[in-house]
Amino acid sequence: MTAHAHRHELYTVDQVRALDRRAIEQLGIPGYELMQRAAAAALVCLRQHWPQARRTAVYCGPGNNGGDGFLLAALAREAGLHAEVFAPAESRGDDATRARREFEHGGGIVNAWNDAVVLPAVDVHVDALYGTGLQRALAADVAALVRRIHATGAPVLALDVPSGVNADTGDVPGEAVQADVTVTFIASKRGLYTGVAPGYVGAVQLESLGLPETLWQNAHGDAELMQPWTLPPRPRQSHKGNNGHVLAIGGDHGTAGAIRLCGEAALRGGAGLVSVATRAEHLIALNSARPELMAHDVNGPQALEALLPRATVLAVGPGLGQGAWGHALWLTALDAHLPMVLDADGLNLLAQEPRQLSVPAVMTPHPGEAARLLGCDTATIGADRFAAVRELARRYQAVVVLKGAGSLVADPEGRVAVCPWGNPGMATGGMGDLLTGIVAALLAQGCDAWQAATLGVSLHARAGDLAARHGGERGLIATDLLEPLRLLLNGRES
Ligand SMILES: NC(=O)C1=CN([C@@H]2O[C@H](COP(=O)(O)OP(=O)(O)OC[C@H]3O[C@@H](n4cnc5c(N)ncnc54)[C@H](O)[C@@H]3O)[C@@H](O)[C@H]2O)[C@@H](O)CC1
Ligand SMILES: [K+]
Repeated sequence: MTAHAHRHELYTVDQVRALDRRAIEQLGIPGYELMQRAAAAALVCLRQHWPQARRTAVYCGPGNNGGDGFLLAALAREAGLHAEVFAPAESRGDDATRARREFEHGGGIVNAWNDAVVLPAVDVHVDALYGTGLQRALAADVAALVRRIHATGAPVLALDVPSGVNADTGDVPGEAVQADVTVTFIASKRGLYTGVAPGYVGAVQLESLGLPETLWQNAHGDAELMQPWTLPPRPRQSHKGNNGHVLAIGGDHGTAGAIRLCGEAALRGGAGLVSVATRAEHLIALNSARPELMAHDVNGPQALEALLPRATVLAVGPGLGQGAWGHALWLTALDAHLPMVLDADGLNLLAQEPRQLSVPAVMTPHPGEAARLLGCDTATIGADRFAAVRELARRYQAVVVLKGAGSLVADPEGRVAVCPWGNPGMATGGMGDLLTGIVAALLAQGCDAWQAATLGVSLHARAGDLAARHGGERGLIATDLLEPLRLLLNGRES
């Protein structure tokens, strides 16, 4: 595996095809040779991950992904492995057909696939059914094959893309192969990192197939994979006034927890001061639980206005509600023209009463909120999260975080970053409130909206992973993230 500078870039399927064409036309490397290199890289990957494997079954689809599979099976046989091939359809295209013939000429047998076929006992299955060419849900017979593969319990190596996953969007419109490892060729496909796709890809390994660095020159991807980083150490002379003052607004009747979590995360995210504007009934509990928070009884817009002059950043939405109280505070907050993070009911109110945000703003919708903001359903968001997050950022002229596995961050110019961290233990109440507080704290410490959103998302997800590493995913709760968050923020953990 070569270390290329483009490794953090994520490409659309069209961009990957353009890179393939460039390799073929400009570098003069025939497509069939690329296929041979892909197969060789895949065999190395198989042996790295499963050094004891002796028996393998390779499932080859009709296109070039299937071609990769035939050549891998041929190489595996030459290397002394037992490799059986199953092909549900005829090969299409010159390279795939040639690859199939090469496998057969070497003595390999291509088994047809139908429901009566009994899959052999193998150490590893290799999925070469579909790659970047998949346009729609897997056909019923292929979906049945995929279920049978899973039922054997043996691990799966997917070539380029787990079949059934849309490499462009991360959507899985039907059945898909659940891979343990996906070895992906030439460039990272953006769809492998977001939405439901992370649940199918397993560990992703990128193989550049020995192509020279010049191939990627001026061929930038569509998105970038977030890299771990944090803020530099504080100057020794800093005082609390240098680190901003977050004012968290929310916590209607019955939702004290949301605003407390937001405020506490802003403190752990390094804000100099954190005030909370909330209902009077929450003050005693907030003060006793977290005395560092300055909790204020805010019964309406005037009380909020009195707090605004001291605030440098607003966090608007956790537990805000959509009633008269929440709506009045929301309007006052938006009119304050302070940098802000908008979340939860702050976003739901915006969906009902659209307006442009005139200040540096970060919006943090989950797919349900994103759907309300765009006036569509959540399935439409899931079908193309990249398009959804870009449209939100453009429409509201804000930096937008689209939450969910593989969170995306977009700015109004269309830049997108993808978060590779996080785990299903984080799908519990309060996690979003923490993110709001962290992003607000980073804005307060001088980050611009893009930095605050991308760093906030990455710290939040990595804190979740660290917390899950110690105690497991089930039963993980939002406050478990606060201590690891602090360690990560200070560069004490990686
Ligand atoms: N051309 C190149 O430069 C290289 C291509 N490579 C491999 O080629 C793959 C792409 O190959 P292809 O473009 O041939 O695409 P695929 O092999 O992914 O599949 C395309 C075929 O499937 C059909 N198809 C699409 N969706 C379907 C569905 N839902 N049900 C049934 N049939 C469907 C298409 O009509 C086409 O025949 C990559 O993922 C990679 O594995 C590698 O060999 C490396 C180099
Ligand atoms: K595949």
